[in-house]
Amino acid sequence: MISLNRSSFLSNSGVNGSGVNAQRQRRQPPAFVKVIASRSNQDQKGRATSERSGSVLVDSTLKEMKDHTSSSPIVDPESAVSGGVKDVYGEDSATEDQLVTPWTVSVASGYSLLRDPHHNKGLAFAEKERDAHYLRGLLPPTVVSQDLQVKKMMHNIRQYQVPLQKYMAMMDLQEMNERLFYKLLIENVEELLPVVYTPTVGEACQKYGSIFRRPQGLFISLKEKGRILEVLKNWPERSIQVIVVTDGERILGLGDLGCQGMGIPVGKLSLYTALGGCLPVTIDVGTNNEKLLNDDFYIGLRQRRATGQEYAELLHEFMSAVKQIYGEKVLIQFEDFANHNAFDLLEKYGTTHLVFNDDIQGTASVVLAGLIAAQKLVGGTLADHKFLFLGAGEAGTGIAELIALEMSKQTGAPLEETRKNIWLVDSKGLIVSSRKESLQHFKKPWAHEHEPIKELVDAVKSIKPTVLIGTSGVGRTFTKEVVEAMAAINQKPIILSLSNPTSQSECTAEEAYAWSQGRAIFASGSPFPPVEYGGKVYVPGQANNAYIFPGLGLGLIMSGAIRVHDDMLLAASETLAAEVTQENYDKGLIYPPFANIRNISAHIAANVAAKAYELGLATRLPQPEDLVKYAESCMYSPAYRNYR
Ligand SMILES: O=C([O-])CC(=O)C(=O)O
Ligand SMILES: [Mg+2]
Repeated sequence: MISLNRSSFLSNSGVNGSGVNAQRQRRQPPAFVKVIASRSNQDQKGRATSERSGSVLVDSTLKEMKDHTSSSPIVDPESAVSGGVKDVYGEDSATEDQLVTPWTVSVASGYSLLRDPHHNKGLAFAEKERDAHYLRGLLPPTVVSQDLQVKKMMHNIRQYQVPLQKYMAMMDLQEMNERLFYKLLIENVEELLPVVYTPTVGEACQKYGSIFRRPQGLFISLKEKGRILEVLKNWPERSIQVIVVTDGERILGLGDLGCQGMGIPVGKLSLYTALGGCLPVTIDVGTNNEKLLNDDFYIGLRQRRATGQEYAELLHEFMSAVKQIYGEKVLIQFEDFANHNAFDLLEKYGTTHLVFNDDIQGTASVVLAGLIAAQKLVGGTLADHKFLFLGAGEAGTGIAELIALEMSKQTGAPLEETRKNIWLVDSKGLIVSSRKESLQHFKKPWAHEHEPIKELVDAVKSIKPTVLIGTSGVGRTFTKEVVEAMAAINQKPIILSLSNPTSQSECTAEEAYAWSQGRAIFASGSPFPPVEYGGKVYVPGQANNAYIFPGLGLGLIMSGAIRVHDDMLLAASETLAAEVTQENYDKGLIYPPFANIRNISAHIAANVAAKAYELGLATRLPQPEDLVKYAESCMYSPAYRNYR
């Protein structure tokens, strides 16, 4: 996971923690002094407003606050990094008019400082900080290091037997002490990824209504139609660089979870630890999930999904409001929309916004990376392979297209030709040309000449693929017969079982190894533990878009890219594949360990940014000389800052 200076405008400004401001707060109850927000003292345009009801702001307060921030006594070891980030994101995309908006900065000290997740350090507040910030008596006498806090939290989390309890403990920590949360995650990513991400996040979404405590993102429902701009302004951060948005209709392979899909944008953004200003959004247009509609604890609109024009209008209002408020360089990552909307939204907004669909493009990029890497294990090139997919939705057709593009790039053959090596099976069987008329548009390029085949196992026997990819969202569909058929055709069958969470995986790692007599090259979307088979230990890889989107996002943002291009996805794939070491290959792995994700992401970001420059899509000029170093310099350190 990477971290592009996650600190809010408040952290950058150094407003909080200034003893002077703390005194202001004392003199001037109520506890929060409100000032018009700016991202940091560096780009503060500081226009005062008292428009927002309840604001105690007066212009003179703002002026004094600004004076304090610019001469803040805080030693902020991140200020250099902030400066670097500001270079990237520096220009304020909003107009002057939009700056006269009701964002506020809450200046916390004492009790409220301990409840401010951006600045709270808990027992790690030093003696001098306790004096300067009115914390005396509010904390027990012990002062501990952040490292000890990490050790304690990991110890506590390991005590929980139930994954959902671990998830809740992590969410509580995020709300209590953001820096500690990210430090924990960065330092223990392999252990904690399954907690904050798939598979546990799937269960969290299913039970989100019951475990909901405090909002972690913005809920935009049909009730907000006509007022989305206003709603966006309710989010406390002014400077947003990445939005992950879902409408909850296809949460992992778990189906329609409506408003409770919020766990997904929250989980995705926790891996985006690089980007300051991350906004999780759930668009609530209702749900067709009867169970949720009848669940007392359901937190969303109790109606069936709006579709057609009503849906399109709400989404359009959202997309327009986002651009209006955050400018055209905010990255919008679509996540877990159902097929029909996912493709339409990407097509509709791909030419006007910086948008990217993680399920179509991110998954494609990560799978292509694994396939490129796999060539080292099986020999040959991509063009030597035949691919068969189970599942012809976002992930299936997205991966298929990127493989075809890469083959076309490698061999010079036209795309129409390279597509012919790729076959897809959907719920009706093999996609063949005789079905063309009735096919959805995204399936049509894959309708090749062949007699109809209903069953996957028969398709395997007839097509004789070297690579079998599961993107069906339906668990246990790679049966023993299917895997055995793959193993009968191939010395080293490549089997990717990508559906999430674990319950929806097309087969388990154990099944893949056992049914192929240990010959399969296997990776899955959700993690599986190592498997012992025939006296040998097999370590399955995790082909999850989590390898790609944080680096891709960083590359786009740091270059000021205005559009996402397929060549950027190819660059991300090639970069990820190049990160697989001989040691990894020796274990049969086609992905590098997730523990290296920050380093991997810096390289992906650099190559994506390089592509953006090459394609003329980058607006951050001049291009930094060393893009890897630049990407690293943009990354956030979760270490505490000094508030003296
Ligand atoms: O969230 C994940 O683990 C991967 C993904 O995008 C999905 O399954 O929809
Ligand atoms: Mg997804």
